[in-house]
Parts: sequence; structure tokens; C-alpha cells
Amino acid sequence: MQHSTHAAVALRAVCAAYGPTTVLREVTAAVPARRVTALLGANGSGKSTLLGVVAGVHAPASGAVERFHTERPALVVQHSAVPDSLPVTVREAVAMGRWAHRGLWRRLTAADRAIVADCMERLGIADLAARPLGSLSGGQRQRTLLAQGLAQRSDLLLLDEPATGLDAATQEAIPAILEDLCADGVTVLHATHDPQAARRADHRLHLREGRLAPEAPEREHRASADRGAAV
Ligand SMILES: Nc1ncnc2c1ncn2[C@@H]1O[C@H](COP(=O)(O)OP(=O)(O)OP(=O)(O)O)[C@@H](O)[C@H]1O
Repeated sequence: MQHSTHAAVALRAVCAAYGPTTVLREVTAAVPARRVTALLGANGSGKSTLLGVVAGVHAPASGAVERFHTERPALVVQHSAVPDSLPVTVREAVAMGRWAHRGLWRRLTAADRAIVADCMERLGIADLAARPLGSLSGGQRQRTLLAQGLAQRSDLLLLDEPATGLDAATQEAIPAILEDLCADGVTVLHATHDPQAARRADHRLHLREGRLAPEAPEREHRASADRGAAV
């Protein structure tokens, strides 16, 4: 499949703040459509905030966000908003990804159920479908959250450190899953400290103390990603 090279989202001199504290400073960047972009940077450099801005859940203090994607972005955050005590199964949790399309109280269609099954399959959790969410390990839960994000079938998928807590085999599987999504027309932006995932991405954005840093040479960025720091 031929990739287009236009931007799915363009940030123009975006500043973002929490109250009086500015955390993103004059960020101008493009997220290429139908590509995997890795968002890198040290703890606290502003990655989650930038994802929130791109998702439209954190309004910039100044600057502009230009959008060329067509659907509501799917944002998968590090910690689930779903409490352990909520009596939902893995299948039901993944099906929540369809609510934006179907509405909370409408029955899922056969097509929705097929999407849910496909997403569980991709993340290797089909055998856990009937398990209560509260009984899962951290990694199984993280896979469920990723499957829920995929189930939204948005053309813009935003992931905040999707490999956190996953075993090595699943971590290694993530880049291929993201590349498959791109081939299906999805734009992926994911914050990561994983050097392999950073290397495999088509494009990288580095944040350093809230500012976009120039793309580092491969060797330097690998060393930086290895120690989980910005370059
Ligand atoms: N809700 C909040 N209220 C106030 N400050 C916040 C809030 N969320 C984040 N911050 C601050 O904003 C800065 C950027 O945080 P952000 O979570 O975007 O960084 P990050 O690069 O995603 O970090 P990490 O790698 O640790 O996830 C940090 O200094 C953080 O303390």
C-alpha cells in the first residue's frame, strides 16, 4: 500500500499549561498521516500533555492545532479510568471502545462484535475474554486497554507508553501491530521509552523540557531511549 506523506495533525507554536505552569513551549510539529510516530523524551518532558493536546482533551494555552484526520482520536492512557471493582469482563471492556459509535445503551451489531473479537485476537487476549477485568495481571490489563483503543477504529490512535508492564514477547509484538494499523490507514502517535519501538517508528518527535528537540542521529537517540531520556 502506498503511504501518503501529508500530516494528520499539525501543531503550530503550541503552548500548554497546568494553571500557571507552562509545560509545552512553542511546539511546532507535524504528525504524518498513516505513519507511526514515536514521541520521546525524559519523564516530565511533556509527552502525555502533548498527546492530550493532539487528542483534543487538553486545550492549548496558545498556538493552533490543525487537523486533517476525519474521526475522533482514540487515546489510550497509561492508567485505566475503569476501576477494578467494576464487574466487567475483558470482552465488555474492549467493547467499550465501540460506545462512541454505538452509544452506551444500544446493542452492539455483529460488525461491532467482529471488531471486538479481532482486537482481542491482535493483542493475544481472546482466551481471557470472559475473565473479569479486576482479576487480570497488570500486563493483561494493559493489553485489554490497547485492544479497547484499537476497537475505536479511529484514524488517529494516540498511545501513552503502550508497552509499559508488558512481557518481552508482547513488547516486541507492539511495533508490528502498529505497522499493520498504518497499512490499514491509521495514523499512530505513541509515547515510548522503548528503544526498539523508537527505532522501528517511521518518524520521531523528541521533547526536551517541553520544547521540540531536533531529531538526533540514530546512535545518539538509541542511547537516549535506552536510558529513557530525551536527546
Ligand atoms: N495534572 C497536572 N497538574 C499539574 N502539573 C502536571 C499535571 N500533569 C502533568 N503535570 C506536569 O507537567 C509536566 C509534563 O508532564 P507529562 O505527564 O506531560 O510528561 P511526560 O513526558 O508524559 O512524563 P512521563 O514520561 O513521566 O510520563 C511535568 O512537570 C508534570 O509534573
